[in-house]
Amino acid sequence: MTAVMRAAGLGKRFGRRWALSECTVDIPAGRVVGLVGPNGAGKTTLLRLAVGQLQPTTGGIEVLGGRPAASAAQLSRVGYVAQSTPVYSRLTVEEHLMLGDRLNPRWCWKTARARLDSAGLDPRQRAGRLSGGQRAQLSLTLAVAKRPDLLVLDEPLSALDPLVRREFLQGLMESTVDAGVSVIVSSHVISDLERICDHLVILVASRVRLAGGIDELLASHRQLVGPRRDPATLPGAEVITERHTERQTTLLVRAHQPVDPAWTVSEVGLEDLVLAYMKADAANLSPMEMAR
Ligand SMILES: Nc1ncnc2c1ncn2[C@@H]1O[C@H](COP(=O)(O)OP(=O)(O)OP(=O)(O)O)[C@@H](O)[C@H]1O
Repeated sequence: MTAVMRAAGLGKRFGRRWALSECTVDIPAGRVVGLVGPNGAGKTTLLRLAVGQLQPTTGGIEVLGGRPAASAAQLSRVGYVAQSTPVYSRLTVEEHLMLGDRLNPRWCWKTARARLDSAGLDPRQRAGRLSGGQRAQLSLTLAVAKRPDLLVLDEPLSALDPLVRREFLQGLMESTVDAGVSVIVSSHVISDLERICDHLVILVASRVRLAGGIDELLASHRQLVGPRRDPATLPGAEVITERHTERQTTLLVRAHQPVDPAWTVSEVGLEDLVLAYMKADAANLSPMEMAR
């Protein structure tokens, strides 16, 4: 497997708090990867380590086969849109594009112009006067027009209106399919990720809780409903969440072998899967761990 990102024992500590711990994950190239997890789980920290804005406290991370931001060539291969979508407020939209052209050897004016047009951005407008959504559009345009091999997007969609969001996701899918760009995108909106991602990483409380191809993950998880019983006796399956009424037990499990047909078995959707892992960890962590 060619990995676009490879982290081994990666950790980042700010003061006494670990924002990311023991993160070991391989992300295959050519995929659109959704990064999900609760607020404060460490998603932004992982992405900032991947683009070289932060240095690891422990372990290591490789992106596109090299150390993040180790050279100009490496920088030019990674497009990054930070959560805050920073822009230079005194420069115009056009001046941002000119800067993009100067700084990026593979800059594509055609892509930049097409995105500006579809976003309805006036090239003469100062960036400081743009709305939050327009600023996000400008940041995304700059990241896409540099034609990176890897696009890293930290919650890029939250400021966009629903129509623009759909168009952006569509464009993102087309550019990944056409140009073979790998994408890592963090978001809280699972339905958006469901539309474009084929790979998922769930981070909870600074650790990778689950990672893999979405089809494969959905195929291995099931909801089981049956008469109330002790889930500890369930062979060949890892119980992720359990719910009991007086008479009935409902489990979400990761099954490693066919499940006992005595259970009523149903498939799970991506949202159920993500929520189950987030809920399971919230329930299992002690208050000390949660505060860590
Ligand atoms: N520069 C920093 N200094 C100190 N603590 C930080 C810093 N950056 C992040 N943290 C802490 O690290 C933890 C992880 O933060 P991070 O921003 O990576 O989470 P996140 O998963 O992206 O959250 P959200 O979904 O809310 O954006 C949090 O507890 C946060 O307070």
